[in-house]
Amino acid sequence: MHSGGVNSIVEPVPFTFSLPLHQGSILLNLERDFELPLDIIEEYESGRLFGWTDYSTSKKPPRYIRILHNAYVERKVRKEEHNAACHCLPPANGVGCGDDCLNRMMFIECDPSTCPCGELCSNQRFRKRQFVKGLKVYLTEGRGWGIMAKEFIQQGTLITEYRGEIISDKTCQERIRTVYKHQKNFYFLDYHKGEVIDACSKGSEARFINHGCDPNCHIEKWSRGGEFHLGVFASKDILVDTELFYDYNFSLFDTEAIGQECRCGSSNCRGFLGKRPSHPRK
Ligand SMILES: C[S@@+](CC[C@H](N)C(=O)[O-])C[C@H]1O[C@@H](n2cnc3c(N)ncnc32)[C@H](O)[C@@H]1O
Repeated sequence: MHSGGVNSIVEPVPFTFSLPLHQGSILLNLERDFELPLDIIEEYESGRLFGWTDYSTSKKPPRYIRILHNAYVERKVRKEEHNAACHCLPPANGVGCGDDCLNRMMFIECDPSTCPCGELCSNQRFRKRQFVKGLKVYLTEGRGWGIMAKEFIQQGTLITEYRGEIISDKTCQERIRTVYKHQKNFYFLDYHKGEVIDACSKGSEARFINHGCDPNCHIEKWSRGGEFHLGVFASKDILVDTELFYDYNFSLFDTEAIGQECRCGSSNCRGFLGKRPSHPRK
């Protein structure tokens, strides 16, 4: 088991919002109330907003733009023409579309407009954003920032979605050669057929999950409405204050990150990240 060497005590901080003056006058003129952007509300309600500052070290995790949907940089979002409806029967009580749901078995999320179980369908986790709320970004020992469970997570649970910019392999390689030339950390995940999720500047908290050789999580690719959603799922029961890891070997886009020294700390550690490097790195 990996337990995160917790070195931070994070206290809730007083939380205030201030609005730029010109924004205030625009709202006054329109007679509209000020509303926080959705992503800030989600962060605030889940308590995660308070977890960003590590007062014991006065360091903050690297900044990035938190997005609620993948950003398709080089093409339009694909829309599915025909949504495959499953053959589940609406349950008399409880929820529908369990383990025997045809869609679920094929890693397809049911569509609310066609699913026979309607609102009782339990196979719409990405759409309904049924993610784990109790996650914290923390400074690990030797792996940079990582994610720790602040609540018990049962095996099979969808923890979070790996989001970012969807770009082609070619653009990714180009970014690696140019904008990310001096980067130490890589935030890429294979998306689908020649495309990559780049979470370097935009993404979700999943970007902070480190590689582990004996992981407690894995990535699953689910299809919904014409596009894919990459979810981080619990491969086993995960106790509170345990760091989350998945094995980059299966999902890391093939970059220079391969061959980075691994410091996951597990007894079966392979010693490097991703695939074995074909030539020794400097
Ligand atoms: C997707 S990022 C993970 C978050 C990152 N630790 C951070 O501070 O932002 C992947 C990078 O984290 C570091 N990393 C991830 N797993 C590691 C491990 N097991 N040992 C050492 N470094 C690791 C590597 O620099 C890798 O390129």
